[in-house]
Amino acid sequence: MNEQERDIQFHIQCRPGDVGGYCILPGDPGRCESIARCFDQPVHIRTNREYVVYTGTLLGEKVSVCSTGIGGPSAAIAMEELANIGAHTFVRVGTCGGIDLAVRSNDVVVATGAVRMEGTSREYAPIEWPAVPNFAVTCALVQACRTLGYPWHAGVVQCKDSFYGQHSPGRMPVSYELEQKWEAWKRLGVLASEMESAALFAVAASRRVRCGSVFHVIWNQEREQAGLDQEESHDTSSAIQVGVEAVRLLIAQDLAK
Ligand SMILES: O=P(O)(O)O[C@H]1O[C@H](CO)[C@@H](O)[C@H]1O
Ligand SMILES: O=c1cc[nH]c(=O)[nH]1
Repeated sequence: MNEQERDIQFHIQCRPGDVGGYCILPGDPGRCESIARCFDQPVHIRTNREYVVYTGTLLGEKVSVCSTGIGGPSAAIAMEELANIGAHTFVRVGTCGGIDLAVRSNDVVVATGAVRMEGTSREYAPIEWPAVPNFAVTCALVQACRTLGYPWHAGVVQCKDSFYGQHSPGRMPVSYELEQKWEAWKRLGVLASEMESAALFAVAASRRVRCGSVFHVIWNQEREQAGLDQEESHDTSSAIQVGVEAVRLLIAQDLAK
C-alpha cells in the first residue's frame, strides 16, 4: 500500500478526517497547546514521537496544529503526511535567532525566502531552485502583523541543520566554511536563522500546497557581539497570534471565492 492510501499515516498517526485543511506547524511540541487554545473547540487528536496534533475550528472551518520537531527531515514528514490526509495550507510558527542588526529579540519575522543550507530540500529540488513561501500566505502573515501591531520584518531567513554550527561555528572542523557563509548572509541582509522553512517550502512546492512562515525572535547574536542592547525572549505569543490571524484571513479569503 502506498503512503497516500494508508488509513493511518505512519509518523503522525492520523487518518483522513483527523486534521483540517489549514495547519499551523510549530517545531516545538510544547507550543501546540497554546496554539490550539486560539481555536474554537480544540481537541487533542494524537501524540506520536515529536508530532502532537490538535484540531479545532476558525470561522467555522476545520484547522489543526501539528508540531514538526527540529530540522528539515521531521518537518518534511509532517507536511507530507498532513497533505496525504487533506491539509492544503500551512503556516509555520517558529522561533529564530536574528542575524541582521535591525532584528531585535521579541520582534516578529515573516519569511519571504529561505537559504537552503540544509539537506532535506536537496532531496526535493535542485539547488538552483529558490525556496520561497506561498505568496498569498505571506501576504496574510504581513497583513496580520500590520493589524496586530507587533514590531515585524519581512525578508529572507537562513536554514541550516546544525544549531551549534550557527552558535559555535569556530569549534566545528568546517569552521572556515560556516564562518564565511555566515558573513555572506550578513552582507546579503538575511534577517534571521532557523531550521525548517527551506524544507517546508520545497515539500509544499512539490505537493502543490501553500506554506508560509512566521517567527518569534529569541535573540540576535550579531547584536550581542556588537554590544547592542540584547536580551533573550522566549514568549512566542506574538508570532502565534500572527500565525492564527493569518489563517483566519486565508479562510475568509477562501470562503469568499
Ligand atoms: O522553535 P522552533 O519552531 O522549533 O524553531 C527553531 O527552534 C529550533 C532550534 O532551537 C529549530 O527547530 C528552529 O527552527
Ligand atoms: O538562534 C536560533 C534560535 C532559534 N532557532 C535557531 O535555529 N537558531
